Amino acid sequence: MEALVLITLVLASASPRRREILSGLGLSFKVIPSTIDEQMAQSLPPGEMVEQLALCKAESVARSCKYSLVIGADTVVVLDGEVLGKPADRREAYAMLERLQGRTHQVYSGLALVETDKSGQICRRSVRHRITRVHMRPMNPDEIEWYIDTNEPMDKAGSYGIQGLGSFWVAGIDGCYTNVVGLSVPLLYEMARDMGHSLIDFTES
Ligand SMILES: Cc1cn([C@H]2C[C@H](O)[C@@H](COP(=O)(O)OP(=O)(O)OP(=O)(O)O)O2)c(=O)[nH]c1=O
Repeated sequence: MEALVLITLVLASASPRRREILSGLGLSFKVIPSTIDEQMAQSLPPGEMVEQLALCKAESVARSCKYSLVIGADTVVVLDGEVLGKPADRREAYAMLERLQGRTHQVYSGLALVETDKSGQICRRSVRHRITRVHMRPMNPDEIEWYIDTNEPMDKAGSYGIQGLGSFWVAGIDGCYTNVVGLSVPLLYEMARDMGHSLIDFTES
């Protein structure tokens, strides 16, 4: 009797937050970080930029995966039309937080799904993005310095983590919470469904 072969879910990301989101759902998946150069899409408008980067991450990993559904994602913070990525150093983190505090910004997260067949060829791809508005409470200079000292801001778009100590200063959001953390779960569910897959089939129970 032939064994039942199920498509493998692969997360093309080094982000611990994206991994935690998927494992928190009880999904069974592999993690293969991508090594693409994120500078290549810098001149695009934010929606196109996060989509292109998410797709490149997923496609670059998909090349080494047979019969898989590969997830790529990219997140940026946008304030006054300007894209804020991850800070290069403490000074940049301080400058970003000083600008974001007391104001509302948008978080754009692109999400790509790339499917490969049994011979490892890419057979289908889908890419979309979601925007969440985030309202920040005012932060004083001592609070900004203290927050940077925790190191939490250093590997995150916009220099804060809504899921961590950054939540001290997030007064509220309009839109999807997991989109701010880096991977919108309802968007992933919808995109998988539209490609003929159900996320429920990847749960471990
Ligand atoms: C705004 C915000 C961003 N982030 C994180 C999510 C992403 O990990 C990071 C944005 O950087 P990305 O370049 O999107 O992702 P990454 O470099 O961490 O991982 P990879 O490219 O391998 O997928 O910022 C939070 O964790 N919380 C937040 O509130």
